[in-house]
Amino acid sequence: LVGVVANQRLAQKFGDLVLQDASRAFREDVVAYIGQYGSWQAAIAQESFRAFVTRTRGLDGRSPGVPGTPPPPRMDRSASGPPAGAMPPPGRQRPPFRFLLVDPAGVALTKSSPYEVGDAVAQEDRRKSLPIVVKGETVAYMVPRGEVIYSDMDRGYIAAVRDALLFGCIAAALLAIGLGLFLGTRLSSSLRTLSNVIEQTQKGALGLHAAVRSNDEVGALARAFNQMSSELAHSHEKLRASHAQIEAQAAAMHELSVRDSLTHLHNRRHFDEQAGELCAKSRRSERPLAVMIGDIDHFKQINDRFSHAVGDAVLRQVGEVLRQNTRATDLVARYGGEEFVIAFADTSLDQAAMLCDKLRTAIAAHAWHEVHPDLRVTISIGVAALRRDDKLDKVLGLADDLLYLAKASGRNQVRAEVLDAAALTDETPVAEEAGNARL
Ligand SMILES: Nc1nc2c(ncn2[C@@H]2O[C@H](COP(=O)(O)OP(=O)(O)OP(=O)(O)O)[C@@H](O)[C@H]2O)c(=O)[nH]1
Repeated sequence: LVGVVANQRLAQKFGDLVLQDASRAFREDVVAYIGQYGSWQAAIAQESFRAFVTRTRGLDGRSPGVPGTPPPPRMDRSASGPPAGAMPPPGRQRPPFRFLLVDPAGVALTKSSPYEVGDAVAQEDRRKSLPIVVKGETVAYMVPRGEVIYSDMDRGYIAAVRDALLFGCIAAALLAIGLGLFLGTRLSSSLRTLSNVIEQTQKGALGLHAAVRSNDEVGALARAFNQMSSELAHSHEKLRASHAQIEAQAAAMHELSVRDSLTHLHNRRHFDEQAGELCAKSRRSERPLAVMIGDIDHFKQINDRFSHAVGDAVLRQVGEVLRQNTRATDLVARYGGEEFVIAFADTSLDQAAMLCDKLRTAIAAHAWHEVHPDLRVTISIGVAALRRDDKLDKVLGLADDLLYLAKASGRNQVRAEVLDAAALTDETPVAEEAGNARL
């Protein structure tokens, strides 16, 4: 498109130059002609314009613009020739235009189809006329007629310029295509890199950076993304740390809520929850489960005789003995006051009774003299086993009854259930059942 427009402009400009050149020559001839004879009419009476031009310019009688003279081909106007617009040496050039000469009143002074000398020239044709001034007075108007006719040299010039233009256009188009392809490929590669990184970030990979180093819009986009990615990773790391801290705090709080603050054994609420689940599990799997309740003997006296602080120390150390002498799968808790409970998972009544006796012995043999030289501590224990359809309350109640039996039988002993629990009723004094218990 640029080539077509430039070509048209070139042809137009060239035509304008040719017209200017021819106009100048024609005007000079008319001015000289009228200047010599005073007026056109006086001049024409003396000598024809063509004869004048032939004489003065040395042309072959077919003067530029002379009516009826076909425009001959133009000759070379190279740098060695006359200045542009001036007439060339005789025989070398004929301007390609013919001119109609019109007097100031609009009457044709020369013949030029469709006008004869003396015809009134149409307003439309006169619109293109150029004034011819002699001694400050407009003596006539010249109207260019016909189309520009180029010389071989002109055509050569135009063809050369057109070729150069075509070459320039093709080269520019090829350059534009090449540059477009290069930039397009570079752009799409940068965008692909960036979109890959964004996709991976979307899938959860944090802290990724897009390796786009260009300084264009994509480079700016990549730098903004990298910045955002770093900030996101940093925020995520902070969030993760804070989440871990909250989780640790929640775990610590949960631990506090399920622990007894004095002995650090589990508390009663936690025991009830967990032992309830153990019971359900045991029933489902038909595996044995035993529960013991232990109560420190004459603990009130310990408090009263040795102080409350010694009483607390006794509770702590009894708890420690229980912890050290049980398995991780046993659920050990302080049930309240000086009372302790243990749920023995996967343990028969006989095994539990033996374990409890071991605990009883360990507590009695503990180095209580280190707390106070006169201190002696023993524990009484009741043990019961879970039976089909029993719930935790039932088995705990039975163990408690057996504990009461152990206390009643002289303390520092273990009582394990051997009879159907139905035999132990509220009305039946437990001590009377002592003979039905063993250990
Ligand atoms: N030091 C201390 N004493 C406690 C704590 N909890 C309960 N006690 C005391 O434990 C004592 C329990 O006394 P009792 O229920 O009469 O039983 P006992 O003196 O152990 O007598 P028997 O169980 O019959 O051997 C009470 O005096 C309570 O005040 C505690 O956390 N620390």
